[in-house]
Amino acid sequence: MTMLFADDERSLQEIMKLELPLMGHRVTVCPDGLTAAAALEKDNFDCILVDLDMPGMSGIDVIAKAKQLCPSTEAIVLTGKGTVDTAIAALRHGAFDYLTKPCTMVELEALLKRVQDKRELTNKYYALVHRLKNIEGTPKLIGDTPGMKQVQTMIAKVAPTDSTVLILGETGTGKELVARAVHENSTRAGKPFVAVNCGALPETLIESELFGHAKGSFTGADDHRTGLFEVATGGTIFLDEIGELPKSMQAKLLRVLESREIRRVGENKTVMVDVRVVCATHRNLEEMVAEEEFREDLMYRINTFEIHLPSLRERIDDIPQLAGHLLRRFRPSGKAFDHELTDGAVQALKAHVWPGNVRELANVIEHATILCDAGPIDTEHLPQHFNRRQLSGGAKSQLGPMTLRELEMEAIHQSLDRHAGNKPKAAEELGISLKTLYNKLNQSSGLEKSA
Ligand SMILES: Nc1ncnc2c1ncn2[C@@H]1O[C@H](COP(=O)(O)OP(=O)(O)OP(=O)(O)O)[C@@H](O)[C@H]1O
Repeated sequence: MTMLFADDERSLQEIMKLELPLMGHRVTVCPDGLTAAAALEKDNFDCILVDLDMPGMSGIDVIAKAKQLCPSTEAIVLTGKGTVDTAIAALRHGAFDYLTKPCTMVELEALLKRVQDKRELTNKYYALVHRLKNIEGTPKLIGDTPGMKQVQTMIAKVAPTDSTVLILGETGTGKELVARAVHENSTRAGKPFVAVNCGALPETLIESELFGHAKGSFTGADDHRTGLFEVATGGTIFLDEIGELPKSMQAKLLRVLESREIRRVGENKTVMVDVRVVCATHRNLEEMVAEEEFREDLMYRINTFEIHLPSLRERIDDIPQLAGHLLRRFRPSGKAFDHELTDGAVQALKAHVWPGNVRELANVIEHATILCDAGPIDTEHLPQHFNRRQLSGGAKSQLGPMTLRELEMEAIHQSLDRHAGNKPKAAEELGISLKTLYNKLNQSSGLEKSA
């Protein structure tokens, strides 16, 4: 790290000049606070190590100056035995930690290693946020139709409160995006947003994923694990596909929502958590309650404020704007087209039923951006099955013979249309498992992408 050391003790100055480079750091040594402040004006430092009691300018003032000039600079305070209270005050001013003099080089090295680990984690975090932004685009909720305007109004009203929110809508309508918007517009915005897909976690692991576990609490629990509720402390946890939560976990979740306390698997004590809960499902929870698949008390606990997301076919007038937004996501550095889509392409997109909603539109636009070198996107750039489905009923005979695979995909898409994109229902109707349905859909999008 690039370090600044400030202390008026000459012997310490000499030691640090020698020892810090031996630990792999570059160091600027200053004899007092004012010299340190001048050095801070000139250069950026990863970490500063300052004595509290220096002539001219105190260590606390040096830390304040460093934080003001470069908030990511970490500070460590060196203090005599009698001034621990002042060291604690320095922690309140944003210092990372303090060392009591005399300290050993081993102690100092261990502390600097912790600072370095924190910096590396912070860098990794920013790199991931950057990568996620590139993949997902700026999380902006596009749509001007009345249905989407109402969604925006609901978000604006509920976000600043701490209420639990239930987001309802078909698959791919943007439920996670709405959950993020609720978080971003709340006072918790600077804190973590943790999304959990309750349907994707194996039943045996859900509890430890959500609440954490103690080392050795079950076979395979080789280490202590912090649960996602704790990871989200101060922020928001988004429980996606809440309808898929097994009944045993529904009871435990209800207890957490009511008491705001969690108990890690294998531990007896409880831990308070300050987390806002946002849930989402594409399923009808009332029907699930009637069929005893979902606890009624949990439903009433989470549905205090519901946001219903319209399907894409209920807001087809948003399609051109959404398509333009998605086009820029897939071509961030490409030249903007004058007309992003031809009238024919817009018509074809508007005529489609969109069982997979905006996610399906995103796939279609990604496909089109691969085929279309220069704008605008026309019908010929849309996926084959998509074009074929525009020709309904009797027109199919004009297509000529279809392969078995194409016939199969046609049956799948028709079933998805009939069930408004509900994949479990389509799989049941087609007599295949949900996993097989996903495999066939993935194979088909893979084939289209390579076509
Ligand atoms: N209104 C919107 N504006 C911009 N992009 C959107 C909008 N709605 C959805 N998307 C995009 O569509 C994709 C699917 O959205 P998201 O994952 O939020 O849907 P979902 O309803 O949570 O899906 P699932 O039920 O399958 O979990 C994402 O890439 C998202 O960015």
